[in-house]
Amino acid sequence: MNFRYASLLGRKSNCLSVAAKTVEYRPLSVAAAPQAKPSKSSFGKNIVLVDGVRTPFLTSGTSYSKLMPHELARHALLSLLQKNRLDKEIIDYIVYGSVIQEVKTSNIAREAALAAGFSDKTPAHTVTMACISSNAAITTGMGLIATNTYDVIVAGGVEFMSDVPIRHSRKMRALMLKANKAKTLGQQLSLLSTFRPAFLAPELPAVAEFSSGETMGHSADRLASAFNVSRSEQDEYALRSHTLAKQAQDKGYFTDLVPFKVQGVDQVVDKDNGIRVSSPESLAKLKPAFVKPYGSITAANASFLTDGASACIIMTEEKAKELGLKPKAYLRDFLYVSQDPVNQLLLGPAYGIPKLLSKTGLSLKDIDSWEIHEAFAGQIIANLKAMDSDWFCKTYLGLSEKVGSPDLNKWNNWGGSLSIGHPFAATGVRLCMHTANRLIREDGKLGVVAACAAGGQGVAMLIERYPGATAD
Ligand SMILES: CC(=O)SCCNC(=O)CCNC(=O)[C@H](O)C(C)(C)COP(=O)(O)OP(=O)(O)OC[C@H]1O[C@@H](n2cnc3c(N)ncnc32)[C@H](O)[C@@H]1OP(=O)(O)O
Repeated sequence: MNFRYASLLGRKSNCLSVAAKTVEYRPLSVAAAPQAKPSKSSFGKNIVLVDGVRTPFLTSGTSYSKLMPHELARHALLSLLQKNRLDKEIIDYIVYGSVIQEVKTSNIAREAALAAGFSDKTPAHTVTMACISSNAAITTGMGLIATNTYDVIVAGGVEFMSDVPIRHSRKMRALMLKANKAKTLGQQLSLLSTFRPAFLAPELPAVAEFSSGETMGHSADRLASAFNVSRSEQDEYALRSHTLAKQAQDKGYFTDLVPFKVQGVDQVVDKDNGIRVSSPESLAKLKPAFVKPYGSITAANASFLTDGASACIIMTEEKAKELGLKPKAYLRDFLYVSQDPVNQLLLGPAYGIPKLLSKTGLSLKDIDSWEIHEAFAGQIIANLKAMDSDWFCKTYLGLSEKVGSPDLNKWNNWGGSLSIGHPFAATGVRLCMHTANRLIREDGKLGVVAACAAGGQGVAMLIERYPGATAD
């Protein structure tokens, strides 16, 4: 199948102009032998990604819905040890991400590690950085290794959208706290008289920006509109994502996925369940999900609410050799970016990728594998247009000219968050593992992971295939 990717055709946006370009897409093609410049570590020592795993990513409200988040995380952590036949005693430290926290397990890193049977002598802490939380877990681990604090780190993340905390209203909470302290019947009755039925309206959580109150979907719709990304371009990109994910799933490329026998569910969960290849006609019929009635973001060209967990193990190359382990990749470099969370909320890749390339002395053509988080199809296309715009790159990145457009034949070749799913804090490890495994299968050398996150933040990471690595 050939995809003719039209999003970079020379349409004039109201805020930027984009060069005319049509890119032929050859799914799952094997790249030519890598010619990229050799890379080196910025950390004074080589840090390797030995392996990583994830639970199948499931649409929220499906087979995981009766679990608690630490149980999902437990499965990822335990499977990581089992798959790699690792002795739990070798793990020095655990860093784990979570965005929407279960209040009972606020340090979910520790609770999941204890539940998974890690040594109780292994410290663990939880990080949160919205959709890049497990990237933050990995890079926190890299920092601990680089500073010689520890040698062996487990990093990962979990998100559980099937059961999010729904709170009483502030007024109801205040009343309940006061009632808890009331000592006499008189005090209790006096408090009761202040109760109003309106207090019972719950506070429902939203996938929204705290500082502006705007949902991610609404912001993505504005971003798509600012970059003149049409509805059909978004649907075409979404279809590409689902088609490629289905192909990769059918070919057994998702070797990071560890099947899960969920208690109370008859069948073993062994596949991501959000991958759905539709026709362009059925996609075109869907109504806008956020900006109604004229928005362009729908349920099919947005990432969906997902349950899932991931975990990976990183260490010094020296330690991996000592333990006789076969790493997948070197973790070469990373950086974070942040900008205005109102108008530039989801442009993390457009800011992070050029900065990473400049920091590492690489150019777009040196990269054999791009794994970029797909929050929304419109957001991805806006990021591509931004990087291919002289105006954007001069105005916002301070460059003398545009960065250009990455080779889309090397872009998210196994689908992405739109199709595989996006359990917020688990996605970063999935991106790193797909990069590492794609570099192996596609015979590449260097891969870039990039993602946007709530708060207007973003990450970019450089990964290099480890010599002799296998994609199992
Ligand atoms: C940096 C960041 O990553 S920010 C975080 C980004 N992610 C988000 O913010 C999450 C955004 N997503 C969401 O909030 C939700 O998934 C929504 C609001 C878009 C959609 O939620 P829902 O309405 O519950 O979706 P639902 O699964 O019911 O789908 C709605 C309709 O679209 C249809 N649909 C969904 N996906 C597809 C598809 N791939 N192909 C065809 N039809 C589809 C469904 O069948 C359904 O049709 P129906 O109404 O006829 O039954």
